[in-house]
Amino acid sequence: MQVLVVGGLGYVGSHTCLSLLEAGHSVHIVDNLENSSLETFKLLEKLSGKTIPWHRFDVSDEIQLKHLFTAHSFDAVIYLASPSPNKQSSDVKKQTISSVIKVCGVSGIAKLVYLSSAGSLDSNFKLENEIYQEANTYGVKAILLRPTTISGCHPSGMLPIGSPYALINQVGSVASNEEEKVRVFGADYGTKDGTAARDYLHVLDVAQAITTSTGSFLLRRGTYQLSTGVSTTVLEMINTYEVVNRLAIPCEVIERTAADALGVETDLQSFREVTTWEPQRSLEDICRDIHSVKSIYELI
Ligand SMILES: O=c1ccn([C@@H]2O[C@H](COP(=O)(O)OP(=O)(O)O[C@H]3O[C@H](CO)[C@H](O)[C@H](O)[C@H]3O)[C@@H](O)[C@H]2O)c(=O)[nH]1
Repeated sequence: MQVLVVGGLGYVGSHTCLSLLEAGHSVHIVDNLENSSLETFKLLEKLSGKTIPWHRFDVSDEIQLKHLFTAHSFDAVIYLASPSPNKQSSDVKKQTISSVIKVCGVSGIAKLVYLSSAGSLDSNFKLENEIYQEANTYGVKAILLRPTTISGCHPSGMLPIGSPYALINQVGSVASNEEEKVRVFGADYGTKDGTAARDYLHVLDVAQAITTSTGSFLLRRGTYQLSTGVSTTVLEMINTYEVVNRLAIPCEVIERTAADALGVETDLQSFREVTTWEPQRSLEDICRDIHSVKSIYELI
């Protein structure tokens, strides 16, 4: 299939491009470089051994988008240009994705895969519904994937890692002596050790799920939950990192942060139930891969 990846140079986007190319799809990238770098593009070509056409513009620019869709016949568009939930207002996000859906509709592009950054914010759940309805209106089959907490990185250590504030990256920074200790936000949650729990998904498994949903003709339109089903507390994450990488991570429990989202309760259909996709990578893999990146950076 010929696939356009919007936001293809970002954290999830870059890993997704590699996964799509490995699965034999041909890939075009659109990225405005707002949250990514040209260096990532060079690394993608190096890691894949392929020439990847890429276009630098903002997809809210419908004229440029229409030109691109006229010049190439894409079978599917993958939208990965949503920054983290709190970074951009849902109005701006809505406007941008609306432009993409509209142009997909008028250009006859049948499939849109959207990676939600729902977190537990109501505004993001609302956005998912609006995207779904709007795609229906334009006759575009929308598959929305809502992942739990995305972590890890490419084992080559060459692609970008996620938010520097995410727990795994904080742990990695302490391990590589960039920071003194991990501050654990709260130990009064109703979990086994009192620290907050998440279901951590390796970014390569998320990329694989996106590739699966892009190539599957049988998958019905809808919103699906991507998860491993394994809940890990902050202290368990730190301990796993210590064991896997054979080092000690100093930490200190402080107050909960106001911004901390609770684990997401969901009644969405699980992506695992409707496809052959299964997460292949464990928490140990996440800890090992992040540590290898941090070690590479340390050598530079
Ligand atoms: O230094 C830290 C960093 C995080 N935490 C805690 O560790 C848990 C996991 O935090 P992450 O940031 O790794 O994961 P979240 O699920 O809270 O957030 C992640 O998923 C969100 C969407 O669900 C956004 O994408 C966000 O940017 C991304 O980090 C949270 O309870 C957090 O408070 C700490 O205790 N100390």
